[in-house]
Amino acid sequence: MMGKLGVVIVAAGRGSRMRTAESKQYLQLGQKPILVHTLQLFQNIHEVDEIILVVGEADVDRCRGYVQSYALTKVTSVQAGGAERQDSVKKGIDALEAGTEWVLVHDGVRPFAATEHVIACYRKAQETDAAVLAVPVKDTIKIVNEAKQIQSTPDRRSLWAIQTPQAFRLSVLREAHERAEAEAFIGTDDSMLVERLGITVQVVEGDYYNIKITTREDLPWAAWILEHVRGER
Ligand SMILES: Nc1ccn([C@@H]2O[C@H](COP(=O)(O)OP(=O)(O)OP(=O)(O)O)[C@@H](O)[C@H]2O)c(=O)n1
Ligand SMILES: C[C@](O)(CO)[C@H](O)COP(=O)(O)O
Repeated sequence: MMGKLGVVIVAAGRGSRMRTAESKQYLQLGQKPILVHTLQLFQNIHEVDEIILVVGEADVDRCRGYVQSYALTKVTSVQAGGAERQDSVKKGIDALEAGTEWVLVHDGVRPFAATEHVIACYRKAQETDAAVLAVPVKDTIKIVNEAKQIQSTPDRRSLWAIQTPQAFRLSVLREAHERAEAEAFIGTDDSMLVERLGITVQVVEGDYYNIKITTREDLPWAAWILEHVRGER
């Protein structure tokens, strides 16, 4: 029998770049908080067996309330997160049930991942142990020093903007986090930690609607995606 698929949704950040009193994952998008849209996306994916939700310590009760009121039956645990995103992911993977073989790590503030892309990422990880959703960058990207002088221009054909979900064999992700902790390495995504093990991470092409709601100008764009794109997925 195929091992179980767990999803870790990290939502323990403070959303400082959004500059709102309420952390961005709790802002209303249409009829529901952003985080609830994200949870419902994974709740509705047949392949998902279990969801671990990681939130700020002060928000655990509120989120347990969401689990009840939105009937998020796949959420088996609501955990308090850590200081860095990486710490929050670690707490999430530590809470996965025994028998879990695969894990998807996803940002609570990315409510628009397309189900077909989530599944494609999971299937690719089942072949390769590690896969992430991504899109080719559209801009020209420069390496710039602290004096704001351009140092070099990487070939755009090799540049991809990395998204979540990021899918891994759970044992690989656990080893990657243990190694990073032992070496006091902090990365901005989980793929970086797995790459440091010398394991090749496969990119799966997603789409540009899978935004990470980060700054204020993302909010009207998110409302537009909700109205015009989300329903078609
Ligand atoms: N200690 C942290 C930091 C971030 N996250 C989560 O990781 C995701 C991506 O992080 P980001 O967009 O940077 O969120 P924030 O850290 O909240 O934003 P900012 O950096 O602007 O403060 C978010 O769902 C966020 O809640 C987390 O679970 N634990
Ligand atoms: C994981 C991530 O969403 C991939 O793009 C991103 O690295 C998170 O970075 P943040 O600084 O926590 O927003």
